[in-house]
Amino acid sequence: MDLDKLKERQKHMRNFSIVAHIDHGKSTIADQILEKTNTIAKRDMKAQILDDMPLERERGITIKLNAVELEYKAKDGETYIFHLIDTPGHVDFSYEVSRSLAACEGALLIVDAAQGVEAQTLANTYLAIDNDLEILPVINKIDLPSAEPEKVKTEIEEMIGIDADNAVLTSAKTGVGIDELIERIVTDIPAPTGDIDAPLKALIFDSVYDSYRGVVLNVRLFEGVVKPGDTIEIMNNNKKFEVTEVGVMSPKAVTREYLMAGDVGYITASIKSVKDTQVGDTVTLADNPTAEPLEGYRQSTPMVYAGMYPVDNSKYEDLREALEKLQLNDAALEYEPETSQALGFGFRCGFLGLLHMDVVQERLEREFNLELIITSPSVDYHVTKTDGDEIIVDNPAELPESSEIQEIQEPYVRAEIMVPEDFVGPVMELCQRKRGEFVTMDYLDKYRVNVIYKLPLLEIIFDFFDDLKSNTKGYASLDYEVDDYEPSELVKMDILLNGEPVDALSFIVHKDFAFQRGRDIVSKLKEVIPRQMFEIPIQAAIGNKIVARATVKAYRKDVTAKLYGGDRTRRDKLLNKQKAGKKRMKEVGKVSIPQEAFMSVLNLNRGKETNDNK
Ligand SMILES: Nc1nc2c(ncn2[C@@H]2O[C@H](COP(=O)(O)OP(=O)(O)OP(=O)(O)O)[C@@H](O)[C@H]2O)c(=O)[nH]1
Repeated sequence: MDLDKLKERQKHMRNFSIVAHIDHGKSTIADQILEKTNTIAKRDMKAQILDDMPLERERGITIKLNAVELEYKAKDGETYIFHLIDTPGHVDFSYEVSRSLAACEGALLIVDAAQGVEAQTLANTYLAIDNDLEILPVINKIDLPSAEPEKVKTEIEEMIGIDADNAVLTSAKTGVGIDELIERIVTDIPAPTGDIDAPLKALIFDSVYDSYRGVVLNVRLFEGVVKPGDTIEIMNNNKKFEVTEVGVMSPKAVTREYLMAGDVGYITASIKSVKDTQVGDTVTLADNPTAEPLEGYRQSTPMVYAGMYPVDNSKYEDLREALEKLQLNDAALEYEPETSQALGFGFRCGFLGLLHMDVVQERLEREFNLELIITSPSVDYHVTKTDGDEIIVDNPAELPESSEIQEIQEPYVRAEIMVPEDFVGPVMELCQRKRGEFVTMDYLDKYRVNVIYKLPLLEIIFDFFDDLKSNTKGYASLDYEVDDYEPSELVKMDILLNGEPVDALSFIVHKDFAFQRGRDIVSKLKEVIPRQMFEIPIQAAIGNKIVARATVKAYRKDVTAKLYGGDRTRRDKLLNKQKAGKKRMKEVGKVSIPQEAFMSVLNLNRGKETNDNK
């Protein structure tokens, strides 16, 4: 290989990512950049690629379009190679965002000209700053009548602390400013500089499982070169694989003879599971390794746990197979077998957060055609027993008797809530109510405040986000990360149906909230458990003490009886709702319990119902 030529090529590379708050125009801007350079729109890509594809084999790497290579002929007459790297958008995945950003030299910071800077903008921008990226501020949607670009510039300067004088003003809708934006990528974002001659040092910033090729690694090379036939080594686990293919997405997979320092592309090497090659790992060459791995590798660890059970017990093996397959593709998903007296055989699964849990559930149901009951999510507790044993409990049913517990510690998060000044009061009240400890509060500008609280993760995974939205007319935004574990006065609440405890309905709650929550859950269960031929007493108990009770009366009422008149749609809706509810019933003893019942701890407005109401 001609080193000078490679060096020349490297000088013409620009690796960047786009950070933005949801809806500020990230996808539309990316579309525009793709159109102007590659003359292909991202939204057309999927269709086009799938059309071109004789086999499903390419699916894995085309559906997740994480890094695209583009060529752009700039005003200086030179041709530049852009790598546009996509970042996942949700707070559950902030480590992945950080790794994607680490693959770049620069980031476009898109801010809506009418909305201004919001919490997620800040969180991701800080990640970009942490990764030493050059940040190019872009104020988008300047076509809107309510656009106030000058005000937004000031906000960017005051809230983020970067110079926004030269911010690019765009309208991704009309195309205004996009040409300038692309030129500014060339002039403002630095080229990568890694040593091409050094041993291979590459960052895995994403990986996707593909049933034909095995794991496809999305990598950014910092030093060296990699080509098919090389034996690569994953530095954090010393596993070795022979490279079968390297290439870039442009936007289809295009194979290359090699990838070099500065490149962003993919490697395949017959790797069987994404667990072997987690995001953040460093790849090097087995026979000529780099001295040190790249910094900051972190195993992705679940924060939220729940039981997953097949509605039909005979589907247990199917569920195991599905989880196995899903895990090949999802390094953060953990599972192990568990049994419940009420639900039979299932799995305890660990997730990054509730969104991740929803994604996994949806994939299991859609892609593997399973019907599942999911028990209410729990966090993991560090329990010290009176005999000195320390155990980790992520299933409320497994919490030891209170007489055996010396101390329970629960995870706390540091939550940043950004709100307009008028809502600071309600936000603080809410946090206080959720056992929050006030940390600090900063005025970001004249009207916006960043309120920081330390809150138990347990309270956040319940209804916090919904409450926050409704207490602030939707204005607040939330970002959080786990901080540490602290001792807490927690108790286990058992739920008895028909006098029998149902282990899958147990939950852990702070003692100050126990009575209220016991009452809430009992009345919620009374609503969701259908009437049957006999009365069903529902009780909430802490140890031997019953704290709340209710009774589901006998008989099944005709749900449509109370609907007068001929409103068909309403009647059909109700019947469908009842049908859908029926699908997810689990017989426990003599009682049929619907899926909703297991989620009632998640309080009363989360989940499918809220989606329906949208
Ligand atoms: N008026 C106007 N609307 C825009 C502009 N750019 C994007 N939009 C619209 O804003 C909405 C959100 O744009 P997206 O590009 O999907 O935003 P995003 O940040 O990618 O959003 P997520 O994918 O949800 O994170 C869409 O309805 C766009 O059509 C713009 O410059 N002007």
